[in-house]
Amino acid sequence: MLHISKVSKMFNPGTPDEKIALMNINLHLNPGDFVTVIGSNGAGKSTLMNIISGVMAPDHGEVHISGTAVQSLPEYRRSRWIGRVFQDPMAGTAPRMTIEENLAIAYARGKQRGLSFGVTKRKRAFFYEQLQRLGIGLENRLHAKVGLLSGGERQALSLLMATFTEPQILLLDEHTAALDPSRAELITTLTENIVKDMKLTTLMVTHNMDQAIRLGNRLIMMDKGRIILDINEERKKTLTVSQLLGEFEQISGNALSDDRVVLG
Ligand SMILES: Nc1ncnc2c1ncn2[C@@H]1O[C@H](COP(=O)(O)OP(=O)(O)OP(=O)(O)O)[C@@H](O)[C@H]1O
Repeated sequence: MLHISKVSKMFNPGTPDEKIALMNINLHLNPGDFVTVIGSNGAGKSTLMNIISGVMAPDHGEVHISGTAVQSLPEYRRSRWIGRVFQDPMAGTAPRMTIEENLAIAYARGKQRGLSFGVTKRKRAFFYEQLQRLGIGLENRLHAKVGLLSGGERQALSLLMATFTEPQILLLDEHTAALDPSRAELITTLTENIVKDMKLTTLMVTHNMDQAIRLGNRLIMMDKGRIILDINEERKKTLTVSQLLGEFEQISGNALSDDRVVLG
């Protein structure tokens, strides 16, 4: 499904600001894998997500999704194959447009031609049904401007929009980090349900250690541009936050330095 081989990325090479963001990353995800990603500040997590989604090119190495190199995918296919939700609730939606208009754009995404943002009766019924699945009443606010929604409501909508096209891979980039604990929990539950229902292959960056252990079937830990630990489902079942932090310290030689870490 997702195959990352020997990916490296350096910023500002040959200057005093030179930063190695990724060093020879290898990672393979099977269909339906839900992998949580944790790591220290500057470990390379966002860079990895940017390279997987094709918005940034690696210096070396390749990323393949379902056997096709991401860099060679035309834009329309990339947007269909890769769903992404960012930390900032403002990032995934158009605030001046209504919920319905935002959904119409997401619905048309990835269609090569015949783009139709118009909302037919049939589409409206479909949007209503999809919003209803979120269970937060957005189906009754189809004509509300998205800019008026709360952060949590916007993230729920972003999640729905990112998964409308049944992407080959779903990238969640700290998508609950900007929310208060109860809204974060709501979005986490929605994420679990959507990923499970649609059997999506998912990579989720999180600073919440408890969430990283609790969700998904695999956990990877990054430090200084490398994957330093890869924990399978079996081990994850009995893992505690303090064991996880202990492992990090043992392997990297330092305590996890993450200024946004949430222990659980
Ligand atoms: N556009 C850029 N230009 C220069 N350096 C960059 C750029 N983007 C990232 N870096 C550097 O690359 C390294 C990896 O950054 P990245 O944002 O991928 O880490 P991260 O694991 O997402 O960190 P955090 O958890 O702190 O957000 C860091 O040293 C960072 O300063």
